[in-house]
Amino acid sequence: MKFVITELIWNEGIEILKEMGEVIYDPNLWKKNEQLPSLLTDADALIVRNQTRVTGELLAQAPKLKVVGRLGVGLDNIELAAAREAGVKVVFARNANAISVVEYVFAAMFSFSRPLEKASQDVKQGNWDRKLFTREEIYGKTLGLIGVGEIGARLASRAKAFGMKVIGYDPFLPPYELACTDIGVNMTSLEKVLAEADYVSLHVPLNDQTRNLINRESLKTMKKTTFIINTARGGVINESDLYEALKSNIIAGAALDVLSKEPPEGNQLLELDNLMVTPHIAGLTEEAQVRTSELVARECVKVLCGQGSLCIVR
Ligand SMILES: NC(=O)c1ccc[n+]([C@@H]2O[C@H](COP(=O)([O-])OP(=O)(O)OC[C@H]3O[C@@H](n4cnc5c(N)ncnc54)[C@H](O)[C@@H]3O)[C@@H](O)[C@H]2O)c1
Ligand SMILES: O=C(O)CC[C@@H](O)C(=O)O
Repeated sequence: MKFVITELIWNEGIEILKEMGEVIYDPNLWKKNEQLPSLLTDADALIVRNQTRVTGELLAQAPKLKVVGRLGVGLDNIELAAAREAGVKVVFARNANAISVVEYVFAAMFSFSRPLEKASQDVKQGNWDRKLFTREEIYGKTLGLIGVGEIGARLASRAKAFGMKVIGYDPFLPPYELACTDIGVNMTSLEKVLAEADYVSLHVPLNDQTRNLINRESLKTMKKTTFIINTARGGVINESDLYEALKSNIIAGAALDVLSKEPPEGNQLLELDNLMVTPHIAGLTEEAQVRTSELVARECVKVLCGQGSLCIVR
């Protein structure tokens, strides 16, 4: 078996693959458009993160390919219809980084509500301003979830433990899959989530329905005190509309782990004081990456061995 890996993977995953065959691994291969096709001519599996564009054109250059492994959850960089047409299965790291994303969302909420780093810097600069850093508890506040899947559900149960009220919008949730009321999420409309939440957190895939879901009109319906947190995909928020809303204090602040263009180029949002931004790290913890690398390696092998996998994209 030949495995081609174009982006960062942890050793635990590589070890599994090496036992099964040849492993070609270069974390920067996704940038090397001239090299990739020739490596794929006799590859059985292609393993990627979120930067390799897995297009129909690329798949056409990989006649032996049977499986694409996605070291993560978001599938917006993979042309699923083209993979289906080419008979190539796609497996992903179902739920492997969800807890890390949840903890990131708490870090973001606490950065707004208890800004330890800013306060610490202020003291180190010789100040002792206790009033300046008086904020609000998250206890009793409303967390609004847009998308209540693997991440949203885990975030909800932990937010309840902090005494938050949790409301959610997810029109595609199969009722047998997750009883949201059991985990304390009051499911409601998108309009209500936006109007009532003190913290809005996005957990939807990027697709034609969710692109620009948060835009000038929806931002206007939010409270002036609301913070929005985006760990989903940059395209879910219209960035120029968010820029205007933050600049004119239509909402209080935003934390973005994802941007429409990564790394950013000339993105005005980065100039704003009420914006926190991180380089797509919500799912990047040691634990999540070991789980992800092992899971995707194992599931690719299962597909190549003709066994079933619960991580195949349907
Ligand atoms: N920043 C990171 O490091 C990071 C890590 C993991 C996942 N993600 C992103 O988070 C997304 C969600 O991950 P997940 O594991 O919770 O996925 P998931 O598939 O378990 O959950 C997504 C939920 O969104 C719902 N949904 C789909 N379209 C919707 C719409 N138009 N409106 C409202 N809800 C809608 C689905 O019904 C589903 O319940 C991923 O697609 C990925 O893009 C980012
Ligand atoms: O591939 C990555 O590193 C990003 C991970 C994350 O956005 C995901 O969709 O799982």
